[in-house]
Amino acid sequence: MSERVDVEQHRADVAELLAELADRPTEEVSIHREVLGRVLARDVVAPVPLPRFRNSQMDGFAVRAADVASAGPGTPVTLPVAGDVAAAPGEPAALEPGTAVRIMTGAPVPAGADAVVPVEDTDHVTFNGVHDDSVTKVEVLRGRDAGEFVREPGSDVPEGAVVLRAGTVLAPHHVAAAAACGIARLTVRVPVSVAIVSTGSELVAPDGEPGPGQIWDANGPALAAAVRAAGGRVGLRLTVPDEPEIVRMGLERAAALCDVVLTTGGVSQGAYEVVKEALPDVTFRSVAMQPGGPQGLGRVAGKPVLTFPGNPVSAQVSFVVFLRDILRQASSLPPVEPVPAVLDAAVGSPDGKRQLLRGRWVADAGAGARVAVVGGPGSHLVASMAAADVLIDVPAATTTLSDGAEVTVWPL
Ligand SMILES: Nc1nc2c(c(=O)[nH]1)N[C@H]1C(S)=C(S)[C@@H](COP(=O)(O)OP(=O)(O)OC[C@H]3O[C@@H](n4cnc5c(N)ncnc54)[C@H](O)[C@@H]3O)O[C@H]1N2
Ligand code: MOO
Repeated sequence: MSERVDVEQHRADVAELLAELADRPTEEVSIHREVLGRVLARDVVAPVPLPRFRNSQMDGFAVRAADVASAGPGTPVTLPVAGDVAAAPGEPAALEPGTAVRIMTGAPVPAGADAVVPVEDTDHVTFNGVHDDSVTKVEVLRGRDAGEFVREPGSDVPEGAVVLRAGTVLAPHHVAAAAACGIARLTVRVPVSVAIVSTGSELVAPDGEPGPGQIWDANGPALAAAVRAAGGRVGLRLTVPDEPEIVRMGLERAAALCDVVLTTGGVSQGAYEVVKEALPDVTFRSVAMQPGGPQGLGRVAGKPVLTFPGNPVSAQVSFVVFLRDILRQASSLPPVEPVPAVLDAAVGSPDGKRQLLRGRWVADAGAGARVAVVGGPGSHLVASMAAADVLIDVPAATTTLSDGAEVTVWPL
């Protein structure tokens, strides 16, 4: 290793290398296509008030509240029925004082009417799906105040108000609001395209059959999932053997296709450290942390490259500590903030290395809650990591932490 740095130094250097990701371009996507999970780049402003026009909240009779004010048990008010308004195109005639019109939910409320009496509160009880133009009168059994069951224009959102904020991760209910406003296209961030290159002659795809000495590639799928969860896009995924020329070719292809290149493996002190060989211009260093000690950063064919260690826990922890928030920020997603927690049992830690132990919430998750260590510190313990909710951050100079000690944890 050419140099030894602390975690904050490496984080700062990675942030500087990836500063070019800060200003992501935007694109327009149709709400009829895949918008779920995309991040809105601009506020969406209501081009019209919602509801667009005064309409009825109930099936019933549109009236003037003053005309039915005296209606009550034993004192019904009888009104002639002047017509029928459905939720259909068109504008109804104005209501004459002293009359009612049958009205359906969502239908425009005639001018002159200021309340809707639900059909249940009349002698009709229900319209029962019957379209009956011959209704000529109604007995109103209960008075209504002006405004009751009338949905006013703009009562959901006024014209010009923000309906969806920039940074919203689009979900079905956001699509509903955009569609209801007549907005069919949304401006979203173009996700950062990340190439993930797993190195190692021992690797077989998870749906392949490993021979003697072979293992399934955990890092490729894990980092791809991590990239997507942080708002990025996986532009290329490669698994390359420990042959420097092939690694180099793979990295150049990755750089040509993607904004950022990530590699795993081939960066420690072994006889086949192919990433180091393939990237002579990259800075390889030892970061004083465990897992995730061996790291590299630099450029390949003009694109930023980060080289993570091959141990699967190390690769995932490296992503969380060095890349997750940068990708999230590039997608307008908020950072995942570390939170304070209380240790559930004493732990020891080697001097001089910041430890990121796998931890699990003991009771309720969140600031100040108790957290327990899951599994050991070994960087190959993928199943223990799968059982974890957080990384417990043990400072480099700390060698023991007692039961009840206050720690900082990074949510996974
Ligand atoms: N003599 C030394 N040996 C090691 C040191 C050291 O300082 N001196 N550092 C150790 C640390 S810490 C780590 S972390 C690893 C990093 O090794 P590499 O990044 O070079 O990774 P590999 O040797 O290629 O693989 C390590 C380990 O992980 C497995 N692996 C690799 N890729 C994958 C993958 N895609 N999916 C699942 N598992 C993977 C690989 O088979 C090895 O078991 O070096 C230590 N050694
Ligand atoms: O630093 Mo390594 O990443 O301990 O396994």
